[in-house]
Amino acid sequence: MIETTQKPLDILIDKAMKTAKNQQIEQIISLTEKINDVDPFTFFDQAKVLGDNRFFWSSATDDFYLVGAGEAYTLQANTNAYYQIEQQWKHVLDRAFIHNSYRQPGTGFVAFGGFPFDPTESLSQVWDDFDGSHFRIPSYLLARHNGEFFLTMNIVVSPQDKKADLLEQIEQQKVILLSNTAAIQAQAKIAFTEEVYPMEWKETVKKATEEIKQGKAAKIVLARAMNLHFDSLPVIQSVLKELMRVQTRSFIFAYEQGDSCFIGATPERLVRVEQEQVFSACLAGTAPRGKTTGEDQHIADHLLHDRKNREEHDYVVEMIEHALTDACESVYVPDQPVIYPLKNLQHLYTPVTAKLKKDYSILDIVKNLHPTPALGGLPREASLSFIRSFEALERGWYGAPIGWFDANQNGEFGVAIRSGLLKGKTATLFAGCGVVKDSDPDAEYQETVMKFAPMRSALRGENT
Ligand SMILES: C=C(O[C@H]1C=CC=C(C(=O)O)[C@@H]1O)C(=O)O
Ligand SMILES: [Mg+2]
Repeated sequence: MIETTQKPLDILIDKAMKTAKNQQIEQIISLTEKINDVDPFTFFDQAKVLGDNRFFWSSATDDFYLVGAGEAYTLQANTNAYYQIEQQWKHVLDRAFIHNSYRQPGTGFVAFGGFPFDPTESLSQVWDDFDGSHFRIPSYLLARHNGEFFLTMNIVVSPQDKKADLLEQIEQQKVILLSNTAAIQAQAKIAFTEEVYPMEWKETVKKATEEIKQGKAAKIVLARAMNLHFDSLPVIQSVLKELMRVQTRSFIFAYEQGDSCFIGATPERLVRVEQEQVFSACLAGTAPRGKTTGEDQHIADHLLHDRKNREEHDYVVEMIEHALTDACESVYVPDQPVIYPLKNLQHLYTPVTAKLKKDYSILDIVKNLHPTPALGGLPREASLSFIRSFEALERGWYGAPIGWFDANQNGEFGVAIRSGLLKGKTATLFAGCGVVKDSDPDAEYQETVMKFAPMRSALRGENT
């Protein structure tokens, strides 16, 4: 056995430098280390030194989160996005010099990002920093998995680089990111709140019910927006911390692009893949929580049997079961939904399991599932056409897949609802409702009020 005292980082840099010089082209190295406990919110805050390109993700079901700092490599597409992103990923994965001795899903070489709700939507207003589909392989990735912490360094090595400089730069950046000390920053205050066209939105809901009664569609999901204006810039890590504390059964996410940050706490999993195991979920149908256990139970029982909510839900189940069959086998869907309780509302929920077919990937599933009738409607084209014609907002990344995938066929995507776009001193929040033939515009409006609440409270620093 040849003993070597060279550290993995030195070995990777040496190899990458040699190739970079030979081929006169940049190379990328990726090294994962197990590290001591790190506060994710401090890491997120410190990550500012590497640019306005941070991200955050925490699982709704596991002790797992990701925090990204800096950008080593970007996957980007405007058209044919699922295919393009997959191709770009394969390309960088084939060429990267990777050292990761830990097999935990989500550690190591990971891309995080999202797709727009509707790639044909032209974005001119709030979403101008979020044009198209975008995934980021961060310069540094903090992953926490079942109480263990991992740091992955993804470093670009160019033909001109000097090893000593690279090592010094990495050392300095690691010290900052892992410092575990952060200045306490006061949270911004909401100066005023502005609902965007609430009356017109109710009219659109009414119009949708009429089209549904005429048989043009079975279900159409309609969203509306609310703008919050702050007295100073909101402190993103404090909002994340608040969401993590209160929305314990949701995926917490943030994706920063320049001055804008898309942030939210969604209870809706689109799909999770662990090797060949696939998990999806149908989440549609909503009611408030009760003030007492008795009232809560009563509302839950009513929700489980309510015709209108069951109709909203059953369309989603039907579609997801069908859409999974392309990339999966052994699709299992329980007969009846159960209740998925959140802090201030409860949903009808049907979990779905399946097995990934050989040669398929998580992006194949995402492509087939999005948008489910929980966000688009049924039939897909008829509902999207109504949304495009009559919904008075730009959805951007709202209601679209957001998540990650790694180099070992693991990944997870949520549906980016209960979310908002922070831009300077303004936040634009989004909330939508599944409209079916028996929808009442006032009741749907009240449902959106409940759906805005988690983000409004977190932005106010309140426990609701
Ligand atoms: C469109 C949203 O929620 C969807 C997910 C769960 C329940 C829904 C509902 O009951 O209408 C919606 O389909 C949103 O929160 O913006
Ligand atoms: Mg609903």
